[in-house]
Amino acid sequence: MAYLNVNQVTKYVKNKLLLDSVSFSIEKGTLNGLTGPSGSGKSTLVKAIAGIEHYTKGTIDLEDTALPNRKVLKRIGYMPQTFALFPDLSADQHIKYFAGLYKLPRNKFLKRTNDLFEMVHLSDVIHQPVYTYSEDMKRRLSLILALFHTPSLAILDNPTTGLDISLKEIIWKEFRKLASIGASLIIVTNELEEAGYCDQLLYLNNGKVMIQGTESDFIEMTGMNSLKESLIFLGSNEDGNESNSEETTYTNNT
Ligand SMILES: Nc1ncnc2c1ncn2[C@@H]1O[C@H](COP(=O)(O)OP(=O)(O)OP(=O)(O)O)[C@@H](O)[C@H]1O
Repeated sequence: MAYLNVNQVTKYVKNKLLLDSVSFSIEKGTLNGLTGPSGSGKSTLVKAIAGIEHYTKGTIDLEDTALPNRKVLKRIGYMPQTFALFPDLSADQHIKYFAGLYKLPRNKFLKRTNDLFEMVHLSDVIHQPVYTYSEDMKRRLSLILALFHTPSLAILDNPTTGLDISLKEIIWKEFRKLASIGASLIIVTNELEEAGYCDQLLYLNNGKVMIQGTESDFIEMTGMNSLKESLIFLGSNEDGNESNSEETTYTNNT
């Protein structure tokens, strides 16, 4: 049995269909990219998995536990696309707050938290209130809040958007390290290079999974020569029609 099973998840808001019978599964110890055009439902889907948003139909199971479930909360790390931070609290106070929420002993995570702050170059400001942070620093703190307790399922919505390339590389090494000790990660990304770092990718369009698979599955299904070409093709060819260039969503940092 897969570690996470998403089965026929459907979400309506009023009469609008945001998620259309989404089904997929992910294995332990894997990096899973979630990609697709802007507005395709990526954030809605990860919010449903993280238990932040209600869904209309379907089931989500983490091993044998149906989500959402408060008992497994501490095993999940979630980084929202829009930061949920307290402006008057420092980074350090955020960690204390979240450790309390998960009922985890703060001291157990002291070394790991310090290492993570060091990794994202926040060590010097951990006692400063968040209202003094730049957007970029808030993103880095938000990421650490999702990872400091070494979750077995990390759900990260655009974790590296806007960060510099060298920091992105360091962060992806950390993701790979987490996967190597058994964690499963779901990473929302619209960056071509990052999509290539994942073990499997899910391509969402109009709330529907268009393709789920490895790099070679994408190449085979689109008839392109590389994952990069496949994603550009899918992004510019929604519903089989040429779309205008404004709708091309991918960022190419290569
Ligand atoms: N609470 C809501 N009520 C109504 N519509 C919503 C709600 N939340 C999201 N939507 C709509 O659902 C669609 C999917 O939004 P979502 O944020 O999940 O897309 P996304 O793929 O994450 O986009 P992006 O890449 O731009 O972040 C969009 O059309 C959005 O406007």
